[in-house]
This record gives sequence, structure tokens and C-alpha cells, in this order.
Amino acid sequence: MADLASRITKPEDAAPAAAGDSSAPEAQIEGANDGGNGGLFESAYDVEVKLSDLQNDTESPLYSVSSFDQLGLPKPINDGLLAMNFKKPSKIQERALPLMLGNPPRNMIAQSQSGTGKTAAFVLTVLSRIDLSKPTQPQALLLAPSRELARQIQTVVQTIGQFCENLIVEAAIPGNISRETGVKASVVVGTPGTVIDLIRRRQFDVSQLKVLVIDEADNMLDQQGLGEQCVRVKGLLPKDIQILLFSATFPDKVMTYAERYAPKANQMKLRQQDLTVKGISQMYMDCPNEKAKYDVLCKLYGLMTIGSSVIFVRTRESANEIQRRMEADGHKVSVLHGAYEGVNRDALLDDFRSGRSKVLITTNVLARGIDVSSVSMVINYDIPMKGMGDKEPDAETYLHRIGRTGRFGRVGVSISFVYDRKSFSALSEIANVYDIDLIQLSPDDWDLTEKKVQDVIKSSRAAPDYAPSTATKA
Ligand SMILES: Nc1ncnc2c1ncn2[C@@H]1O[C@H](COP(=O)(O)OP(=O)(O)OP(=O)(O)O)[C@@H](O)[C@H]1O
Repeated sequence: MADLASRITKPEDAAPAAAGDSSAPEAQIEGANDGGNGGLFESAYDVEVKLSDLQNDTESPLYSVSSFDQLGLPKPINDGLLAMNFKKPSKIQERALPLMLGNPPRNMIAQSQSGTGKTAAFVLTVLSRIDLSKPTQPQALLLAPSRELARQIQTVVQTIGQFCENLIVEAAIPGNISRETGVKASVVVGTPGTVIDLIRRRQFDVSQLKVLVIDEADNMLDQQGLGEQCVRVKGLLPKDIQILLFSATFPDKVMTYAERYAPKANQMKLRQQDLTVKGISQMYMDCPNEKAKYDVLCKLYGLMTIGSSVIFVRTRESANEIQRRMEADGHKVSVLHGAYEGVNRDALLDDFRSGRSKVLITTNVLARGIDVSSVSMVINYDIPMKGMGDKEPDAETYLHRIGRTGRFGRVGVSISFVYDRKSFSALSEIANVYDIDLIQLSPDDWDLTEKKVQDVIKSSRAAPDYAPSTATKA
């Protein structure tokens, strides 16, 4: 393992850690303030990728030996995959599906890198297990940590299931299920708080549920966060339900808990050094001080032609502030965080997916799961830290944040801003966790910085031989 100090250069003379922003860091999980459920739109200007090479490379997480036909899925489901232009399964799809589809059903704990098709893996299982002759009887429940991710998963179920006659998929997110009718769908995708409310109010009949999927399971089961709600949900469901837990990260302490939540589960786990996605070039920007971070950000956007990008910050206040300043400087940007009402959040994300807005400033609320294939750059304006005290670097959130680019074989860049000892050592620790070398960028040499970043971004559009088509309208 390489020495940490050799991975990133220490800014010896940097000022000590600035007195932290008085405002609280934005929580990873957001379910409140929501309402409405507009349609999702996938970007019209997808970047392209040489996928066939990756799917033949035994080292790639996209590698597989079989085709979807060989997995024995029902015809309407296979037709849905064809319509989405999914030619071959990825590793997680190929290996996890036979285990999840077996009878009697067995629980599953499955880990695979960001952007490798975990959603389709569990969606295919759900679609294979439901009885379409009972279209309004809930049979599968899928839980996600944010309304955005729940809506996205809903779209994937609808898109893969577009030839499954009578398929009804509803989103159990705040404001979406009518009090009069309650849940009237065979597949329900929701956030845990809303799901509990619906069950308690007897608006959601869970008696016939066969499958429970928990996406981003390490985050969802973490006792500091949504863990308690997920335990409550499970307590209300049939005892013999098949439980499928998915994530790109499963820290040891959550793993023990996950094994209790999904007893006797088949498991697919990754080694720590295999967690990072090779297509993402991980860089860091050595800023002279905290104030300079903003100028560096503007310079980056002024200099480079970047497709879509996401800027992650620690608090809602700093997201608003950066938006205000960037707009005053003539950049067109959007901001999305938990203070926005649900319907506004939906519209903001739809704008970003469609490419109407190309820069998204957000907090950890969108760190996980969100799939917008045109994102070619992720900026960690603030290094992710754990908990309120900001004492420990949050290596899992780092991995999920940078995973918003480099989706399914695409390439992308992540740039993490450091400016003092604290941010530097936090990033060093993260680099050590994943055994990665980060590429240094300097605000003193913009020609070189531009070249390093643009080389990656340009190659994301080079020599395509295959462009996966993704979900269109829900
Ligand atoms: N077999 C396939 N062939 C082509 N494209 C695929 C295939 N499976 C999934 N994809 C596409 O890959 C992208 C990433 O998939 P998905 O969002 O499921 O990743 P994930 O593993 O859940 O990532 P994360 O950990 O970030 O949640 C999506 O746009 C999806 O449509």
C-alpha cells in the first residue's frame, strides 16, 4: 500500500482549519417537505462509451459470460431489457440474479461498485416475482433513502416493465398517495417514513408482500439514521418475505447488522481495494485557503467545457451562497437540497436530467444512487465528514458522491478541494481507505489543470461503439 503522504501533497503552510460553518451539515437522508410526483426525464445528450470492451474484460465489474436470455426471465421482461438496449448483464446482474430468483426464495446482501446496474438486478427480481393478475395488490416494496432515488427506481421498474401488462408502480413518497384510495399498485417504491405512515393508516395492505428491497442498505440500516424506521417497516411485513439489500458500500459495522436484518442471506461482497470505479479519474485541487475555493471553482467553470457536473457542499447555506455568487458571475446553475419542497425538488432534478441545467449544487441528499449518465465531473467542494462534529472523514459518502459520474463504463473526473491540514488529512485518509492515488491539480498552473481535466472529459466522448439508451419518460 502506498504511503499516504506520497498520495497527495501536504499544504504545509496552509492556515489551520477555519472555524466551521455554524450551520449544520445537510443530512444524507431526506424524506420530508415532499409532494407530487412528476415524470422523470433522462438526459437527451448522453455521453457514449465503448461498452463491449468492458463487458469482455474479466477484471471489469461489467464483465459477464452470459446474455439476459440465458437468465430465464419471462419474455415481457426480456423485451423491456431489449427496449432499453441492455445487451449483456453486468457482473452483479449475472451473478446475483440466479441466486435471487431461486426457489424457495433466499435473502441477498449484494455489493457492487457505483453505476454497475444494481437497480436493474433487483428490479428484474421484483418483476419476476409479482403476479400481474393482481395489479392493485401490493406484492413488492422497495425502499430508498431519498424521494429522488425512490422516483428514479420507480421509473426503472416502469421502463423495464413496460411490456408487463397491468403493471402498476406507485411511489410512496410524501404527498403522492391519495388518502381516499391508498396504495393501489403491485410494486411500491418509497421512503421509510412515508411507508410506515401509510401502513399505520391502513392505506397500504402489506399482507401479500413477497419481496422487500432496501437500496443503499448500509445507509438505510445504519442505526444513526434510518435504521430504526427500516426495523419498524420489517416488523410490519409478512415474516417469510424475501429481503434484498443492495449498496456499493457495506462497512463492517453495518454488515453485522445487515446479516441480522436479512438472515441466511446469500452474499456478494467486494474487497475494499475493488470499490473504486476505474473510469473515474480522482483528482484534488490544492487551494491556498478556504476563501480561495470559490475563485478556483469559478475559474474551473470559466475555463472548461464540461458536460453536466455536480458540486457537493456540506450545508444548505453554502449551497445557496455558491449558487448566488456563481449566478452573479454569469454562470447558470441549479441548487437542490432538503429545504426545498418536494415538487420543486422534482422539477429541479428533471431540469438537470434533461440538460436544461448543467451544473447542480447539492448536499449529501443526492450523494447516493442518482443516475444521470451525462455527468462528467463531480466536485467535492467540501470533503465529506461524518456526523455533526465533522471529526471523521466519511469515506463511504466520498465513494457515493464521486460515483455520480463514470456510470456503467463511462469515464468522468472527480475533483476534491482541500485547503488546510484538516481537509488535507481527511482526503488522505479517504485515499488510504480505498488504496488510491489522487492526481494533484494546482490553481497556479491553469494550463496544466485544464489539460488534465479536459483529457478525461474529452475521452468520454471518443470512439463510441455502443451507447446504452436509458430511461425516457416515466
Ligand atoms: N446490462 C446493462 N447494459 C447497459 N446499461 C445498463 C445495464 N444495467 C444497467 N445499465 C445502466 O447503467 C446505469 C447505472 O445503473 P444503476 O443506476 O443501477 O447503478 P447502481 O449500481 O445502482 O449505482 P449506485 O451505486 O450509484 O446506485 C443506468 O443508467 C442503467 O440504465
